[in-house]
Amino acid sequence: MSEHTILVINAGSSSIKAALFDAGLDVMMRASVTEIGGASRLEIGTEVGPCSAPTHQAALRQVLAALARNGYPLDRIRAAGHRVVHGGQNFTRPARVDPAVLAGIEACIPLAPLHNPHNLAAIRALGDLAPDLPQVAVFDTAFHATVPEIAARYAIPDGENARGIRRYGFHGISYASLVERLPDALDGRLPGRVLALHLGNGASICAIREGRSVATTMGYSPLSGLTMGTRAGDIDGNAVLRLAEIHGIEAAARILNRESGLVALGGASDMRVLHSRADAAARFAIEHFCYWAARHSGSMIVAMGGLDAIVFTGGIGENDAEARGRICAHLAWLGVEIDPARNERNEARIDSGGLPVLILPAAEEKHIAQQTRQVLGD
Ligand SMILES: Nc1ncnc2c1ncn2[C@@H]1O[C@H](COP(=O)(O)OP(=O)(O)O)[C@@H](O)[C@H]1O
Ligand SMILES: CC(=O)OP(=O)(O)O
Ligand SMILES: [Mg+2]
Repeated sequence: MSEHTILVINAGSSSIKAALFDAGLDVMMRASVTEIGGASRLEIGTEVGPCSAPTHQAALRQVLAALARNGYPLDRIRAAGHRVVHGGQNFTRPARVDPAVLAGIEACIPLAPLHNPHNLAAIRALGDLAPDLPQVAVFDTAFHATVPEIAARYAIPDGENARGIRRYGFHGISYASLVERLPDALDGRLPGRVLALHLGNGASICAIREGRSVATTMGYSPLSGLTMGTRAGDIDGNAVLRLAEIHGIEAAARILNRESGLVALGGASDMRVLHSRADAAARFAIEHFCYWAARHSGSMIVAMGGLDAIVFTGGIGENDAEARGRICAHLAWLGVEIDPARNERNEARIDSGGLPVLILPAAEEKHIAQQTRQVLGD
């Protein structure tokens, strides 16, 4: 522990992951609570066990207490960096947290109801516990600032566009860090057109051309695009209006964000649970997920004008051989061919020698630590 230690908090929709980084940006310790609100588990270093985390607040308390117990109390930390999912139009770069930044993050809550409240709560909780701790917000939307207008604009009236009803895109921290690390995984070169699939509880795909985002499947909020753990993915606007008419806006939002996706189709939001069952509903949910991931891949490949490499990341992307296999099978006509044994072993390279298909573990925390240090001028 030194005066350079950076604490990173990554509050996802179903997990809180924390990591401490030293001056050289190497990880000193990790702690996480996963499956918040369900069969929650606390992991610190190499130890894992069940824990009580019915809410994100409880999960954060568990994480901070575990770090303190292991010799990493908050008062020895230089700064904290946070993943903030929605930065709207105001934040295309990381920002040092101050009251105006907090207000800007709060203003984006309606756009990312499963994420921004937790991101904000984590920043405020740390601020209360350690008022002098510098905090930096790193935005998941920022990487997509390079998306051209034709891909970002909905075909709606100018006034509504000016109100901010636009496609933003998410998982940008994960994609930015993937771009930085990809050359090392591929003999030093960055392929021109990369199809990057971040498949976690939230799932999206990004078309990355020459290292920049040119299109992505999520839009105004992290609801659109792929079938997800609890989110519907793409759904017709009139169907949304009808749901709001029948159930009211709040209930419609709950249905689309929390009660849809895998949990609606298969009865569980967690891919591991679905795999452990053999019933028709669980199988259909998995197939739906893979089919739509492949369908949206087609759209992303068009946005890049072709395909030079595929990269899987996120909890499902990194660990789920069956999902990767199914998605790649849908893309076989493009020349995508994977080696089943390598795929089964979750190897870094899973193609059979043709078009590169890789697995790169998501490294959102390290990227946030880097950005935090840069913003503070360390
Ligand atoms: N070994 C595994 N096989 C299949 N799915 C897995 C495995 N490990 C994790 N997952 C899935 O990854 C998803 C969570 O991904 P993660 O990226 O950690 O979530 P978050 O979006 O909260 O950051 C869950 O659906 C989980 O079941
Ligand atoms: C943006 C998003 O969906 O994040 P997560 O995958 O952490 O839920
Ligand atoms: Mg995540």
